[in-house]
Amino acid sequence: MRGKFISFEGPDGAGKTTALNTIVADLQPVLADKLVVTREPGGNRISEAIRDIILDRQNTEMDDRTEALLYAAARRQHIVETIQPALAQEKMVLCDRYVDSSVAYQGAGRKIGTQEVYQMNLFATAGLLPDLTIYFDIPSEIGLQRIMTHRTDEINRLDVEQLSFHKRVRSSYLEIARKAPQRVKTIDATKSRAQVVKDVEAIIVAQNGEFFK
Ligand SMILES: Nc1ncnc2c1ncn2[C@@H]1O[C@H](COP(=O)(O)OP(=O)(O)OP(=O)(O)O)[C@@H](O)[C@H]1O
Ligand SMILES: Cc1cn([C@H]2C[C@H](O)[C@@H](COP(=O)(O)O)O2)c(=O)[nH]c1=O
Repeated sequence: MRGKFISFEGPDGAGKTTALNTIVADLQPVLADKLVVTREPGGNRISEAIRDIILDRQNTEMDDRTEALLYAAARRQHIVETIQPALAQEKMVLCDRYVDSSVAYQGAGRKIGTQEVYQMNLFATAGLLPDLTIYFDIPSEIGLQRIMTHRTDEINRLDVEQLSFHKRVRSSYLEIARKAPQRVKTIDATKSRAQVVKDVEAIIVAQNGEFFK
């Protein structure tokens, strides 16, 4: 048996990281070293270095396909160093963003094409998809408002894209969720922080009974 791979997805400011922090605090006492928490782009030295390049607001000259390739390169290293070893040890991996982010942001947001970006990522992932994806759905205006109001110190190169970019990202996520209802579970991320955590934990526990015996 392999472990469980769970990704958290959503537009900027949807509240994934906030919810994930509480969920980890809740699950850690139960799962202990069976729980692995990580993020994309990042999760290891090489991928974090790529993250710094991609998200640096000074890198305004970066080509859209270069950006897509860098995300995929960071992903490959993350899979090899973190995700695959954890799954082989039958752990539960909670990952803040994965390949759906590339399809939504580079495929739809940058208009490279969702199929092209997905196909390009097949090389990076060798077909590894999450067992479960929690999609945090939120209107783009609300997500961006949250970021601008609370997180001015961490605003990155993608956060500052136009509203139309973020709307394409959200539409693409909704399309992904519509096409893969078995894998992708949508939660209403406009609810309170406590309710969002409750909704996400209910899905994780319902689908992973073997971890909570
Ligand atoms: N349910 C919520 N209601 C209101 N504000 C929230 C909620 N969840 C998170 N926030 C606030 O919104 C901001 C963005 O949250 P967070 O960083 O968790 O989003 P995110 O989905 O991880 O965004 P990004 O992908 O851009 O990093 C934070 O300031 C956070 O405190
Ligand atoms: C994995 C991945 C991410 N992005 C974007 C989405 C966000 O704007 C940033 C990451 O920042 P976060 O605070 O960690 O959410 O990168 C992307 O465009 N494509 C991807 O594949």
